[in-house]
Amino acid sequence: MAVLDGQTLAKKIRANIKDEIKKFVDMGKRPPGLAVVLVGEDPASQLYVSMKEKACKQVGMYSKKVLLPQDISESELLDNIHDLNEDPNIDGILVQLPLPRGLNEHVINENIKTDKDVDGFSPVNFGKLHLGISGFEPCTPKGIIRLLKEYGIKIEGKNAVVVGRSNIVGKPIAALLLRENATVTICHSKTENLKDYTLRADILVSAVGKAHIIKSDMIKEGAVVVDAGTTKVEGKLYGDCDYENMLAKASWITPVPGGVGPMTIAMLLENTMEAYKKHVFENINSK
Ligand SMILES: NC(=O)C1=CN([C@@H]2O[C@H](COP(=O)(O)OP(=O)(O)OC[C@H]3O[C@@H](n4cnc5c(N)ncnc54)[C@H](OP(=O)(O)O)[C@@H]3O)[C@@H](O)[C@H]2O)C=CC1
Ligand SMILES: Nc1nc(=O)c2c([nH]1)NC[C@@H]1CN(c3ccc(C(=O)N[C@@H](CCC(=O)O)C(=O)O)cc3)C=[N+]21
Repeated sequence: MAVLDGQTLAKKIRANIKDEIKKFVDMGKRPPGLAVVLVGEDPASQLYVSMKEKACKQVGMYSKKVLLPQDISESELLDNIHDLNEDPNIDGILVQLPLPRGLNEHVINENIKTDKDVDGFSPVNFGKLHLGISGFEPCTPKGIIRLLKEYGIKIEGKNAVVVGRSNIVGKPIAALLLRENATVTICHSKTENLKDYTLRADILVSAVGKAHIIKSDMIKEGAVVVDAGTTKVEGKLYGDCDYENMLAKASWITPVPGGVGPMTIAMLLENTMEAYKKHVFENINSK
């Protein structure tokens, strides 16, 4: 077995972005800007948002945190999004999910300008992903593919099994694995006999959010295991996969923490850089 070290790769990517930003700022350009919108006071979301803010600062990006009350109306939230759409110092907008009950994330994502949608959740970018047209790719799936490629893991022709079908991870990672010519199966809570599927996986991607739901007897000898799940139980962070007991069986495996999570944040910075370059050098500002 060997570890897919997302922490180290993410550090390398962040260092490159930092150098690039310094070059642009030395040329007299403004720094790239990311706005992170947090509605309500969910502690897990607060932690993620502060991690994103810290990552921005560390590479020299401008980061704008927009904190809004739990009981905000949809139209007030949309007013905030529209202001950010028009803000010339903002290249990327991320609305932290999940949103409080009563707010429809689809309506919100629809209103983020396509060229600032660094999460890749707006209908245009999500559609482009499935059509095979270049656009912003969701950060977690993009990070997973980058990590597999960094370690020279072949995707083409492999049986890839994705557990979870959310719009954040499951669906878009399935689309990206398909684009890389894997044979893709998507499992979810209504899948019967999950183990029958996971046992066939050459590449297993799990994004469920239930601690150690995937046990070592559910994977094939030599499988590549990518664990996107993060669940906190009494302050300790668990992945979906029983990492310790899988180590001997998997050929490659991502740890939690230190695997997929840091790659997500690195890809968020990378997507923001991409947006910035379009805004500053190509003057592209779509609706
Ligand atoms: N590391 C990172 O960067 C990121 C980590 N995450 C983590 O990934 C996990 C999943 O997040 P997210 O995709 O947003 O979560 P969701 O809750 O939106 O989706 C969970 C998925 O798991 C499926 N599921 C639930 N129970 C089972 C089961 N017993 N067997 C098989 N499938 C099941 C659900 O099926 P159904 O559709 O039928 O309900 C659903 O599709 C969380 O732990 C989250 O914290 C998320 C984003 C980024
Ligand atoms: N609009 C939106 N975009 C997101 O990308 C998004 C979101 N909403 N909502 C929630 C999920 C979750 N998510 C994580 C990002 C980083 C880590 C991460 O870096 N985790 C560390 C551990 C952190 C800890 O100690 O808790 C690690 O795995 O090493 C985890 C989870 C992004 N998400």
